[in-house]
Amino acid sequence: MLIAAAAQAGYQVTDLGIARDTQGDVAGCLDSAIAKGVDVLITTGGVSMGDRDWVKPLLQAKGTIHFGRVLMKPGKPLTFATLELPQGRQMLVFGLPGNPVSSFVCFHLVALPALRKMAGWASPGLRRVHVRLANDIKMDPERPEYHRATLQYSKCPTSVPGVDASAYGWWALSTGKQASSRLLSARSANTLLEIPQTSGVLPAGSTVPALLIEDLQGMPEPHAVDP
Ligand SMILES: Nc1nc2c(c(=O)[nH]1)N[C@H]1C(S)=C(S)[C@@H](COP(=O)(O)OP(=O)(O)OC[C@H]3O[C@@H](n4cnc5c(N)ncnc54)[C@H](O)[C@@H]3O)O[C@H]1N2
Ligand code: MOO
Repeated sequence: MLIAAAAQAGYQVTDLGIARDTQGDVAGCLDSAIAKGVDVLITTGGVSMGDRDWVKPLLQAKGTIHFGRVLMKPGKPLTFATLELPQGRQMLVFGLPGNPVSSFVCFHLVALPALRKMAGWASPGLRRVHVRLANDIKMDPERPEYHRATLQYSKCPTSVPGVDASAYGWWALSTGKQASSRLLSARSANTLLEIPQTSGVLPAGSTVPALLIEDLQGMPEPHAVDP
């Protein structure tokens, strides 16, 4: 999934394979990334608090960790480090959390803008727009959340009190349960809604900031929703 996302964005990808949960295997992968001369290393998993999570200790030993924990959902153990290499080279390392959705979200939010910056983009951040919620969204008092949703320009696809059902607008439909192991929550997602860290529910019809993660040419056709 990450290889496809990076390749689709136009970057040349080298797959270093799967490292086993041993210090030696993870160190071997890092050595091979260095030997292959990659500019950016992206890892998934092995970055949290477990006794076999070797990514952070290795990066600590070989380079500089700039951050290793982020107040965000998903993506709490997201890690970023740099390694200084011979001949003045520097390698960036993004240690993405292993849960599939966490790695998907962190890739788009953090790794992709860095790749774009290195490729010379003047504004490498994800494009932010403001859209209306087609569903209620429960907020998390512990962490701000990047809620996966499908954005479409259409009549309101759900029944929202007070909304003119015949008027067109930009509507965000939630992809459903947002567990970071549930890859289905990323299916058809073309945006990450920025949901604030607080208790309660954001009601359907609210306007929220949304970061685009897809070309909107691929947005779904407006469709009728079952009553
Ligand atoms: N004591 C604590 N434990 C955990 C915390 C915490 O704050 N304190 N945070 C939790 C959160 S949140 C996350 S997210 C996870 C992330 O842990 P890791 O990044 O170390 O991920 P793993 O446990 O190694 O892997 C999770 C899951 O993902 C699978 N995986 C990994 N890479 C891939 C891949 N490329 N393709 C498919 N699947 C992949 C891996 O097999 C595991 O099933 O930490 C919590 N714990
Ligand atoms: O922060 Mo973890 O990425 O929710 O599952």
